[in-house]
Amino acid sequence: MNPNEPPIIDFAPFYKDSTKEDLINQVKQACETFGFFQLINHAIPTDLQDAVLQHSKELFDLPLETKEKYNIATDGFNRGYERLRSQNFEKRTKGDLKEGFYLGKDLPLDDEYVIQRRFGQGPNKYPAEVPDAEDFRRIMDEYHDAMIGLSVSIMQVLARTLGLGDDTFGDFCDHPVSILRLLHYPPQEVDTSDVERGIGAHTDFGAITMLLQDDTGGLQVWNNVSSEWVDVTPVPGAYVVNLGNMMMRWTNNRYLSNLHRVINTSGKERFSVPFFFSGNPNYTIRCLPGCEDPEGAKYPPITVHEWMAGRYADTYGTSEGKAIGEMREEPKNVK
Ligand SMILES: O=C(O)CCC(=O)C(=O)O
Ligand SMILES: [Fe+2]
Repeated sequence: MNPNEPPIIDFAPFYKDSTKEDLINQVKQACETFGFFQLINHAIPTDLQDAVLQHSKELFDLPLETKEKYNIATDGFNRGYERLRSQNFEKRTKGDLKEGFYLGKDLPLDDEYVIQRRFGQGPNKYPAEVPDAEDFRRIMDEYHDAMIGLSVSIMQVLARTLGLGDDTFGDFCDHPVSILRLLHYPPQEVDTSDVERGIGAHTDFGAITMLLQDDTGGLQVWNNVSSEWVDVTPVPGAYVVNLGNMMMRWTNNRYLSNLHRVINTSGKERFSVPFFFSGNPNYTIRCLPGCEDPEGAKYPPITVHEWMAGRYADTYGTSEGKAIGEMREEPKNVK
């Protein structure tokens, strides 16, 4: 593995070690330098991960017209299918070479937050045509709940890295916007243009993203020190954890929400499942105690709802094929 890659961090001490000092130091360093790390021994069962990837594969194997029945654009809940090339982060090709399917916490229409049209809150679309529709639903819901649990644990560690108490992000973690995104990247053609992307360079909007990737490879993150794109080499069962834009706002840029992209030159299909944890829509993100500069905070306070809805509107307008991510300027010296 390239020494310039994000570090691999063992999460086992979170469950066993009362001080967790070493874990906290490693996470802190990764947040300051990369905004990315890989997490192992995190308590999400491997067979649950495998089942999610298997169901995802079976979903994308369905005919296009079946998947289109669940298109994300049919309602405003940000759930369902986004077709190939519907997203275009770098705007240098006819679109990113991937298709996706969004699932969140399955909320009824009479849920208070759904009635209030809070960002990302609503019912799921569950495809009926997958080989085992009942199991698809059960596995996705179970995985979603397990990922909320892991998100809350990681948020506690992040609070500790900033010298704050475990419950600092407690209100943020209540009734969160949390989105599971099943992704399928077909293999890139060998003679394709050199600006072909599975997903173009972007940063994520929320607090943290926890990505499960298969063994294909192709995810890259920008290394600010060596000024190069570095691979995030797949580690079986690990989560690639990265900080979203909210973490930069909270920490007044002490922590990095870093650029990443996918280029699938493997000649194989690639499957990945990011889980985006973006918090309670009514929570206000403001500079955390101890992160101010002498002149104060760089960013004004903003609610999760305003932030998320605003980022979507800025990047995608109201068109279909929305996704959680944000285009920033391409860093200098990018090949
Ligand atoms: O599939 C991946 O490895 C990355 C996906 C991603 O960055 C995103 O969905 O925001
Ligand atoms: Fe991303």
